[in-house]
Amino acid sequence: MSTEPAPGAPFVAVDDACKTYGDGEKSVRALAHVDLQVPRGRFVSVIGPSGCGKSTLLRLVAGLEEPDAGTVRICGRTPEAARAAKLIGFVPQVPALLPWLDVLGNVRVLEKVNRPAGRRGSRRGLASDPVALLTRLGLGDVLHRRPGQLSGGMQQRAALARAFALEPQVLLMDEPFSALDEFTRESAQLQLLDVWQDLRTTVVFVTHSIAEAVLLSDTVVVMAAGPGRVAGVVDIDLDRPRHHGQLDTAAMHEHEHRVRQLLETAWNPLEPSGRDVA
Ligand SMILES: Nc1ncnc2c1ncn2[C@@H]1O[C@H](COP(=O)(O)OP(=O)(O)OP(=O)(O)O)[C@@H](O)[C@H]1O
Repeated sequence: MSTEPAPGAPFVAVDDACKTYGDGEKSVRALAHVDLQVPRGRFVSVIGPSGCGKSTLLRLVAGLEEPDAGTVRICGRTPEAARAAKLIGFVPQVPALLPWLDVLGNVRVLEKVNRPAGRRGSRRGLASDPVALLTRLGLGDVLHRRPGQLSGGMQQRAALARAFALEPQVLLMDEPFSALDEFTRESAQLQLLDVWQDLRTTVVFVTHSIAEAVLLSDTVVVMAAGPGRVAGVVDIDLDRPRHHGQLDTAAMHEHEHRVRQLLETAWNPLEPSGRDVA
């Protein structure tokens, strides 16, 4: 069966999704009428205050939870069907590498087990070459080290390599760089951009960092809490490929400013926030 959605259809389509945890007075409206559309090959970040439902949204897209109302489609399929067809990749906050395998083994072992039979042998360039992929992510010198011998930043980049090597149609990342120091984080972002520029995987990336969201993304979706909803969307029309030189430019700061303004509105419960506009 084809893994392609109808021509022009988004690879990720969340329509009017609602999710409430618990009942009665203690219930939490984690998501209220959230829409999110991610076209093929786009890099979309989701940012918002703690508790606004970013991870819940990612879990719905990953098929790890179901919405109470509304629909989620990945490449035109239910998340469950998309998961079964191995169309979805996930990079969590804490990298889950196999401790008894070296870095290269961690990329290769899951590639053997997890790649859907129909897509074996059909890989494109960088994704078909784990050594090249790991080298582009700055891990060329540590291919044979085990995870316990790596820094946190190296472990997270190995997890990224593994996720890209599986060539998912949609790659979900839940704050993958949040535990890294500023300098390590910046270089990991640039390496991620370098690999993404080649592979153009459709990405949904959750972050707390405005600068990170702007640097990486084509679109930044800003969420508000209480209930979790989309407060606004900012398109990032900075040139690609993105590079280090853009970090301190007026255009970059202008986009950051627009995201920050929306976030300030999202944090202020007295400000009205329109219905979801993703
Ligand atoms: N399994 C659960 N049971 C009950 N409440 C939950 C559950 N998961 C999330 N929540 C609540 O739903 C709301 C949204 O949580 P979620 O983790 O999606 O937010 P978030 O934006 O990712 O937060 P953070 O930035 O702090 O990670 C929060 O109020 C949270 O406490």
